[in-house]
Amino acid sequence: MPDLLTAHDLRVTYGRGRNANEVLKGVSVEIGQGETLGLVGESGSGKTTLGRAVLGLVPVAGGTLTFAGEDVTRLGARGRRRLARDIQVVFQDPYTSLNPSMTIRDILTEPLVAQGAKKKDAASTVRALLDQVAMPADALDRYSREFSGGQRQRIAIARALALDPKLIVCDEPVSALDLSTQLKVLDLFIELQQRTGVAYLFISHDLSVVRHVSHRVAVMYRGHIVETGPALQVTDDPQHPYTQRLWAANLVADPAEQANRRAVRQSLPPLDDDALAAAGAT
Ligand SMILES: Nc1ncnc2c1ncn2[C@@H]1O[C@H](COP(=O)(O)OP(=O)(O)OP(=O)(O)O)[C@@H](O)[C@H]1O
Repeated sequence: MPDLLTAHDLRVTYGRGRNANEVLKGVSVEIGQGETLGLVGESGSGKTTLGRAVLGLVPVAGGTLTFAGEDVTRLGARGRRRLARDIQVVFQDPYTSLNPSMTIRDILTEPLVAQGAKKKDAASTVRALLDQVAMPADALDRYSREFSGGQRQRIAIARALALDPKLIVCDEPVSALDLSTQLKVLDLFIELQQRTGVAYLFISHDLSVVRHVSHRVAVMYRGHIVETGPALQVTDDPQHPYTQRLWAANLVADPAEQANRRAVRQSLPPLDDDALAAAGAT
């Protein structure tokens, strides 16, 4: 798959001077066209910050970030508008990400009109978008508060798809949903990718979730990518001590497998700074 997004030695720092906190410490990842890169790691490791950098929402302090062959840290106004169309986002919380005072029709029409479509021309696109995410057409004149979490996330996905993006940053998009709804929404992501060819940067703290949707997985720890590879390889046979810990801590449905992981978790040596440095995560 040809590369759509390439980050090389990417650095992002929050704050300045004595308060400076380097959160991305030289991150390199690639995402191919139509590919899903799962980004996994514990809270505070820098996953959202990488997503925000890809969306152009935080300044990049070093390294390069290329999207569709263009250096996105040096785009002019027209290039930034194109990027705002080509890269979309789906957030974790479907309860706050949809404007409660707008109907679903207005929520889906807004991005189309913002990119120059006439309101009456947008109507058929909006109906098709709702259909794509398996929501009934009578949802159009209702408000987001009238829907369940899973339905709201479907609406948020429809909004992200409105401009036919090349990449969607999915930031913990199923963590607020119950388990059976999670699975349905994950399957919707997969189905939409097969239909549209969109690529995903799929951020989650949950190895089972990224295993389900990703072609490849990158593991982030303290602002570094410590392991990357095919999804099944990284999630079933982790090599880095930090990924081994994530694997052993991951909840799985099968009680025997859960007991196996508990035993592995108890047998793992402490993950001190020396062990991490040896494994390349300083
Ligand atoms: N706007 C900000 N200003 C200052 N520090 C920030 C800001 N956003 C995040 N941070 C810090 O950067 C670090 C990485 O945060 P980030 O949200 O990228 O991690 P994460 O892996 O996505 O975590 P989570 O899963 O909890 O969202 C954290 O220490 C966080 O406190």
